[in-house]
Amino acid sequence: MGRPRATDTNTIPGFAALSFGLAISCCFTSGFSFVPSTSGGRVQPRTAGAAAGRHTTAAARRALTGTNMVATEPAAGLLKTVTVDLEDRSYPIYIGEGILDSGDLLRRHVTSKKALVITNDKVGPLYLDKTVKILEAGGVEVETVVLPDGEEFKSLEVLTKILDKALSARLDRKTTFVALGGGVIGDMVGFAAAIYQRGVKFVQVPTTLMAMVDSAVGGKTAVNHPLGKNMIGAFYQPQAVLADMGTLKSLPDRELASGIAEVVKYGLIKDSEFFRWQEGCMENMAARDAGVLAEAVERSCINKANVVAADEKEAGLRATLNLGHTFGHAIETGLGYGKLLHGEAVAIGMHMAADMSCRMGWVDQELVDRSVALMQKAGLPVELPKGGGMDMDKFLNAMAVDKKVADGELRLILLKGDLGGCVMTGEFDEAAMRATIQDFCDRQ
Ligand SMILES: NC(=O)c1ccc[n+]([C@@H]2O[C@H](COP(=O)([O-])OP(=O)(O)OC[C@H]3O[C@@H](n4cnc5c(N)ncnc54)[C@H](O)[C@@H]3O)[C@@H](O)[C@H]2O)c1
Ligand SMILES: O=C(O)C(=O)C[C@@H](O)[C@H](O)[C@H](O)COP(=O)(O)O
Ligand SMILES: [Zn+2]
Repeated sequence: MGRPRATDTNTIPGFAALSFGLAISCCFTSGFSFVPSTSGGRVQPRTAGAAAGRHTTAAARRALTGTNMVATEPAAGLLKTVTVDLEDRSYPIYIGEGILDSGDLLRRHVTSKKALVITNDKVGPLYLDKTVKILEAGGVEVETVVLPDGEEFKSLEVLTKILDKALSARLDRKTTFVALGGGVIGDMVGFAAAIYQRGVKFVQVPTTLMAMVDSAVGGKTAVNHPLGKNMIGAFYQPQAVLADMGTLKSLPDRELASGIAEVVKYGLIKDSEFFRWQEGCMENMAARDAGVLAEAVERSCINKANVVAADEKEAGLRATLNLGHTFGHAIETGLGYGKLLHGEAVAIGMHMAADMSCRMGWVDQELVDRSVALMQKAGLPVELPKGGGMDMDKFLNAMAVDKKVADGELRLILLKGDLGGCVMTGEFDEAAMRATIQDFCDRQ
């Protein structure tokens, strides 16, 4: 585990050749690293057209609009659009209050005669009727599936219910699947869309902060396996992401905080200015200040869209979005799915990654302390839960099947240098990793 390998350094494509001028550079001496970006490629589009104009290639615009024209018609309440630029698979992320209610955007991206809307038994009573009516008003014939709510139901077995419904309703390959819910629904529906009749279109309607800032964007779709998180899945991009900020009003505080963990992540891995901004307004974010939340969603989406556009299938750079996840996924698997929320496990995992980086002298203790303070302000845990029973073996067994393991070698995302700098590397001090795990286990 963690032994140095020469191939580590030369298997990463040249991310410096990014077409949209990201302030990212690569270092090929130890895995690879980011030089922190001061802006994170941030723009402040006010309409769909403005966003597409700033971010989108002609090919991407054709994919979005069917023409070379920029989509300029703003729907009611539309505030921001961020584009994920993937040539003919490009798509918009709409961020705004009430954009689901207005109906225009959903109908714009469900162009099929039939749609299958999939949600769960918590989100369904809140937003399913509205979603179905919007589609029906546009002449779409709608079928629905309501899955049980919870991370423990993010499984192949439960996903089969989506396929069963699609087949029994004789839905053909032109059908659009609509994922209405948080990351669990989004990941499952995306995977179902990827495999149903070898692929149907799908639209993400994220209703949690976690899904708006992270899971609905970028096309990672999956279900869990008892031996590991997200182990069965596919890269499969949606047609569009509709983040209606109004849906967050019904989201419990603990779930909001869970989403904030991934917001903090973007600051730590690549956007120091975003991190500092969060330090100044985290109380307001946690208190649901609408402006602060909308800006957090927009800046997170821009950060993620830029990474995904540069490395859609995680050849290298995209792995940095996994900061804290090797430890975090081990915690989720080790404790049992659903005991901790994903963002809570990631927060503890990011603390562990920062702690380990500091032990190796790669970052100062001050950066560890600032990260912990920021996550605590958001209401996130930064230590393993008392009595959870995590131990060294549980960590090492789960980490051994992490998706970043290459030819048997564990690679970790660790912080390095100034705020906003990180590396993916197998060249770490295994003793430091074990010391971090042991200390965290001892304190639980
Ligand atoms: N694909 C990716 O890139 C990616 C990124 C991050 C996380 N994930 C995955 O996403 C999942 C976590 O997502 P999540 O945090 O959204 O969890 P979740 O989907 O379980 O939603 C959290 C809880 O909030 C409820 N809920 C959803 N929207 C609500 C609303 N508007 N009002 C009230 N309740 C609402 C849900 O029913 C659930 O009980 C994990 O499985 C994680 O692995 C994937
Ligand atoms: O989009 C990505 O890439 C990420 O790593 C985002 C993570 O926040 C997310 O939890 C993702 O599902 C983890 O991916 P995995 O490949 O480690 O399962
Ligand atoms: Zn995550």
